[in-house]
Amino acid sequence: MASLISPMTPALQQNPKIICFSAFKPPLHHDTPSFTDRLRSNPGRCKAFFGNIPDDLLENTLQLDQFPAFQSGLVQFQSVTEELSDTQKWGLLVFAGVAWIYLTARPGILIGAIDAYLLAPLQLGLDSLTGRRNLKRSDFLVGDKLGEGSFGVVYSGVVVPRNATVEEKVPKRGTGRALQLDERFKEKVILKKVKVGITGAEQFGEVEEWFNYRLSRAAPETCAKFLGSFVADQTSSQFTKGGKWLVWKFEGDRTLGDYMKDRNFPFNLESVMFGRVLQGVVSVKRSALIIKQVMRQIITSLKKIHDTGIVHRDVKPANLVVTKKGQVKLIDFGAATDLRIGKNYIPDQSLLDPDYCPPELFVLPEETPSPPPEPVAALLSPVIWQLNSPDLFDTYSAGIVLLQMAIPSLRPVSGLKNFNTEIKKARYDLNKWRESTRLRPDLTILELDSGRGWDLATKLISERGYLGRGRLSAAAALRHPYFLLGGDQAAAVLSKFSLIK
Ligand SMILES: Nc1ncnc2c1ncn2[C@@H]1O[C@H](COP(=O)(O)OP(=O)(O)OP(=O)(O)O)[C@@H](O)[C@H]1O
Repeated sequence: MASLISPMTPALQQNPKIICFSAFKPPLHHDTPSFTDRLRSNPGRCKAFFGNIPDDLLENTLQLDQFPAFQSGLVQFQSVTEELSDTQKWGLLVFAGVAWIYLTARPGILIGAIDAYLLAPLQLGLDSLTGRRNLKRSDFLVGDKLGEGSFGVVYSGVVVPRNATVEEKVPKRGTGRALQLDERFKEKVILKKVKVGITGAEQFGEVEEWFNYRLSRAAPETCAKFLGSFVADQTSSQFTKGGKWLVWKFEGDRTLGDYMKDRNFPFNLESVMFGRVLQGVVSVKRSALIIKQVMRQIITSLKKIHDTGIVHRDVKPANLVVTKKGQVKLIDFGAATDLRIGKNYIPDQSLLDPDYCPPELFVLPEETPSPPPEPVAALLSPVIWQLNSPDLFDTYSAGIVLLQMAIPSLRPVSGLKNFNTEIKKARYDLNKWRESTRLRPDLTILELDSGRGWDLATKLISERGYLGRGRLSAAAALRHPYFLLGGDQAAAVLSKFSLIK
């Protein structure tokens, strides 16, 4: 609204409320003097009305009635409301307020509709223009295999520069190392081949692609940059004609899981997170700061994706890539579900890693029916979200990651499995587990600062209580005292300014 007035004075820019106030007082009919006319003809009353405001601000405010379109809209609005009784006006106001709260409550129907009906088509149009949706098999050279899931195989790779010849593009044995050494192939990528002929694989590929596009609009900083997809046009080496491939920017050499396998963890992350070794800090505190910084990033990303209605459902160290700049990014959205529209939500289906999965096993209660058509699902989503808090599924997994980072004996797979057996017996009460465990956990890091880390862990790793609550959401976890002492933040920010390098 403020941009309607040009040029704006500095005083006006600082005081937009006054514009709003006067804008809602237009003349009722064009033949009656406008509110601003009346004020202009009586500056004393005007000042009395608005208080002692600067003259330039007042003059700009009074110029509002020079915008006929704006005025006529307001006139129409006022003439409609004029006919209503005071009670009806109040009713209208309350209805508008409640509707606004409902439409903007998590997971955000309004913003979701804007995303689905405006931003997604816009992205599609822009991507088609820039060629992002027209990727081809020949744009990439496939390197080493990095991993294999039930529905896909992941490879490292590079983008082939436009001037490279066709012969040079043909991949050979041992390509991975050769590609790294080849100066021409600077842009590294990750390619995921969706398995062909496996039941559910195609749908999995479609789901992962959908989530990556969705997140590239809604919360791009939380996940690996998605470059697009292509369908192989012929069968050769790793390619099968008609098979789908998804492509991401290569974000980093190692996942949090890779770092945690190293005996030197968490110090192997110190210079990545903070630019250098934190001098003058004792080693336990250094460990605690590194872990807190990783944890802060995980929880912040979870908060952002939960705000959009997405639950990842597979949060674990192997699905968190650490970038060169010390950012921790979520990958592998194949199991994710968008509960704003019910995308990838199938009742009774749990695609889980049992080591990180919360006791409830399902993101929504099993009796929740299959989602209705998307617009209806979206309208119901705030109720579903309020009643079930599905985001707490991910925060449990984040709690397990915290415990693993802080307690060395829980890092190996066997240690985590033993923990899971014990915590189940302790009915997911960490304090009871602590009294009964045979794992002799070293809790030093969690006990620092009056046990704030331990307290946070007990509030993330717990069973759900009434209405599915009782465990901290990501937003609530970020407000926990553990994160309020921001030594890790200070170190991370300083490293960005290279002051401590
Ligand atoms: N954008 C990326 N940047 C760097 N490495 C990545 C990226 N995406 C994936 N990786 C690497 O590839 C591995 C497998 O990726 P991802 O987890 O997405 O595949 P997956 O087929 O689901 O495998 P799994 O079932 O074993 O998790 C990751 O553990 C990671 O090492």
